[in-house]
Amino acid sequence: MTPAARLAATVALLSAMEDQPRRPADAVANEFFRARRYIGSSDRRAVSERAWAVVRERLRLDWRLRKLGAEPTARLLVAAQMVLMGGGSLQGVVAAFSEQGPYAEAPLDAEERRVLAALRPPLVRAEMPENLRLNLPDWVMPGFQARFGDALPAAAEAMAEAAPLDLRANLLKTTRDGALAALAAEGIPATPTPFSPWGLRIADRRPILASKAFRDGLVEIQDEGSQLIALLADARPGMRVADYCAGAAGKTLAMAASMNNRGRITACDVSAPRLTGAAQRLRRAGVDNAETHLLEAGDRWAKRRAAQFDRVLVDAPCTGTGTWRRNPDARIRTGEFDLNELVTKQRAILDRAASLVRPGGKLVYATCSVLPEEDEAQVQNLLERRPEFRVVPLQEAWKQSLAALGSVVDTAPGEGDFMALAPHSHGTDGFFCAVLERTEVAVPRSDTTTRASSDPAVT
Ligand SMILES: C[S@@+](CC[C@H](N)C(=O)[O-])C[C@H]1O[C@@H](n2cnc3c(N)ncnc32)[C@H](O)[C@@H]1O
Repeated sequence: MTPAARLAATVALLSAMEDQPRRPADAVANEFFRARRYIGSSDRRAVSERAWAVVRERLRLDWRLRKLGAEPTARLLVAAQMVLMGGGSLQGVVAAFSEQGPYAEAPLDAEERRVLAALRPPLVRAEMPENLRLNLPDWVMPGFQARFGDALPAAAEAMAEAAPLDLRANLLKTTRDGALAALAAEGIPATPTPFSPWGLRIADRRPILASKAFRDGLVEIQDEGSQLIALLADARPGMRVADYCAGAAGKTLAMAASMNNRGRITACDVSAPRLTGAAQRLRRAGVDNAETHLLEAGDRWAKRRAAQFDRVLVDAPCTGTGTWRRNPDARIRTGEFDLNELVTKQRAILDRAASLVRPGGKLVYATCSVLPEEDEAQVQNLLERRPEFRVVPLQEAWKQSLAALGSVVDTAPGEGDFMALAPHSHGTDGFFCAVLERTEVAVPRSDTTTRASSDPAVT
């Protein structure tokens, strides 16, 4: 590709992302490149790098451009990124846009040049609002302040860094040491993760999907924080387990391994495509104690299984504010409206899932959000509605889970009632996890059973 064509492709990719603000940017990028197979791998890398650099800094680039009275078009965003972050001079950027060719952007017009001429690095300015200095959308500020307090700047900085690649050794096929050795034999150095007894960390990006260890099902890609949630679910051999929001079965896989393939897991979700993907992953990993169930409006599945499960995991749909290292576009894709909608949905899902837990069983509630409204507040509200549940404090839940595994890792990732992970404090994505135990023998109340299609728990 000529430099002009690369620039044009970058603007086109960013426009595609901007035109589909509700879709994850990586899905848009994959589709973009699939439709342009003529773009070779090095051009693809260059185009992606610049587009993602804009996405990561979209909030602040936006502010800088609007301050100058400019609408942040894809062209201007790319050009501003080059001026403010790419080390490009104004003349160089103007020249890049002036190159001719069959696949070239139109030259910058007078207004665009005026705006770019007024931009001075660095990108971050003292007069920016605090949330932008921290590269955070304004609607998360109360929740982030409540969660992190004085550590907010460190937390925000760590959320902007690249995430490592975490793997989980599949104990149905190997041990953690066995997985380490298999990866090392392929020239992929990994180190054990500090908390998860199954975890391996790879510092730099490696083509893991193409490795033999991955293809043979010895390892799964899974952030250490996700592994810890599956660990706290404390699923043991012979148990009956529901993974109520199973998605692509990341945690089902981990629980199947801790159950040594004995007992039964039902992986539920409202998304048929996700459950199809889940079934494929379960086969590859050698899991044969799990089935999938598609939750549909009017479905009596949950009602028929009231109080039957030893473990119910709710890995709830959430704003994903803990995953911004991996999904930087989610900062701009998600808003306060989504938060309010999700809080309502989480509450309904929790009610439904709680009714499945047998007396003496555990309900494990998790999100990949760091916002207290989606986390502690949901648990407190559930406890008010369902007093038969009690919180199992983190240290206690941790010991119970590890004792069942016969594992020697004894440092729990935190104190207090709940597990609250974050990149700056634990090196994981941001996660929340609460373990609740159902204490009494009474049958669950009827208002938590399956309702008709207007029920937000199945929407
Ligand atoms: C955080 S993701 C789950 C990720 C998955 N547990 C994993 O580890 O790979 C949340 C999932 O909840 C599902 N979901 C959304 N609404 C739901 C509902 N009402 N009942 C059950 N699952 C729901 C979504 O389809 C999504 O797959």
